[in-house]
Amino acid sequence: MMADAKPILMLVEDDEGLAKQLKWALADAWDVQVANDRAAALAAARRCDPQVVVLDLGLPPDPNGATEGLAVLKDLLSFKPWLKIIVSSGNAERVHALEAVRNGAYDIYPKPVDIDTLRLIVERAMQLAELEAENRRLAAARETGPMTDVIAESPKMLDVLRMVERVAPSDVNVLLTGESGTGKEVLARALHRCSGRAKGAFVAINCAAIPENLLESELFGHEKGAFTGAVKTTPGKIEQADGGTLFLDEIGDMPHPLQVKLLRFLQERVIERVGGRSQIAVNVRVVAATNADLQALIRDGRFREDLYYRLDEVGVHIPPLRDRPGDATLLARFFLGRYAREMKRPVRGFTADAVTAIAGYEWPGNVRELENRVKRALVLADGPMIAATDLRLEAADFPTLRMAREEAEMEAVSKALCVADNNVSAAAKLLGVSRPTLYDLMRSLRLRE
Ligand SMILES: Nc1ncnc2c1ncn2[C@@H]1O[C@H](COP(=O)(O)OP(=O)(O)OP(=O)(O)O)[C@@H](O)[C@H]1O
Repeated sequence: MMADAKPILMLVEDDEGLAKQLKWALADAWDVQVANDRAAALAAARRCDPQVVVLDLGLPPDPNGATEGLAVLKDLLSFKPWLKIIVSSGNAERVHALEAVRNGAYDIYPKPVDIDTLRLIVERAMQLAELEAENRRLAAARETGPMTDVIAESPKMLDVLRMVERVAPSDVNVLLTGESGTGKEVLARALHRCSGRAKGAFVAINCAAIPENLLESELFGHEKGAFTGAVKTTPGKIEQADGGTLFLDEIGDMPHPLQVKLLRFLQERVIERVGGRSQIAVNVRVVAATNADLQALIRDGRFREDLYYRLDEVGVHIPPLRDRPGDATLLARFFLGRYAREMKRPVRGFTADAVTAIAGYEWPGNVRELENRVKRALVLADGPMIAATDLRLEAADFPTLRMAREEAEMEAVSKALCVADNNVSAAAKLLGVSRPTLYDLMRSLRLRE
């Protein structure tokens, strides 16, 4: 589809007058294609590839029943299972509409037609169709493409991947933020592979790991004799990344004088090696990452605001693993597969308690912690399955339902007692329980002896 082409809406409607009226009313938003019967509907679906179909269930030769409409539904879904089909039916045919939903229709809209309602339903279906199509493209690309080794299924992380794919082709500098171990470097590498610089080098440097006095020459290189020990001219990381991507990890730890030098490079795109006199033009795309609060560092005068804006042309925040439902178990299975193979361990999977523990644990060390725990568990496990204890994730490490309930009860009881000025009868009334029940509860919550 061309970027500015309208999404395609197909109407399957045998009442030509109604079809014309609908087409006229909806054509401002969508490219509306009309089919009057089953054969025309199938032909049009193959020809114009609609995202959404509005299907009248009462089609000839069964205009008063739904057999033909249901057959069209089945045919369409058999070759386009993700198609969003909205079935229209009068009140009398409600059972048919429900049958259609059971058979995969996306929604129902009641006849007689109300254009505004129909428009809303179609709009929502279009949005969903577009989102699903993007996810499919992403998933397909990820199976073989540059995102293959980025494992994720949570909506938040899929948003992040979409964002990375979107910004990759341009040359803007990207700032990746997120807690330690969330996958910032993994994403920086994926961004590089998705970009036009994929054939160039990806050069990473951890600004926190290199002593301050060496960092300048690591980044900018040095000329022979520039300082004691500089026995030969050595290009720095920036030069090594020429034509590719420079990944500056832990950018918040970059010393102030180097921030000035880096900013100058970002503005002028030339470097001078330490001890050198000539200016060398370098073409790199910079991706920086930090788990620090750069805004706070700026307020404290420890990070330059102008440098921040240069690096943060596009900011991408990577959520912590605890906020990515589904990702922890998916990643755990991925690591298990990878390391069981590598370490030649005959371990097949996780026990049910391990899966529950993985999903419920907070993962303060994020993906790195998960990876390490799985690796260690593979060494420790003596059967074919990894249990919660092998992962060192015993019950105490994650909230059980009982703990969650106790916490909620504690909050409600404390609040009620506070509002009731510690009068137990009044608090019990507020909570909708009897006085003795509240006393028991307070005893079990250790709020009284
Ligand atoms: N989505 C992911 N899919 C597969 N592996 C991942 C993913 N995210 C992280 N990892 C793995 O977890 C580990 C930590 O990831 P990474 O080094 O990218 O985190 P980081 O955010 O850069 O950490 P730090 O801030 O400490 O530098 C790496 O071994 C990486 O391969």
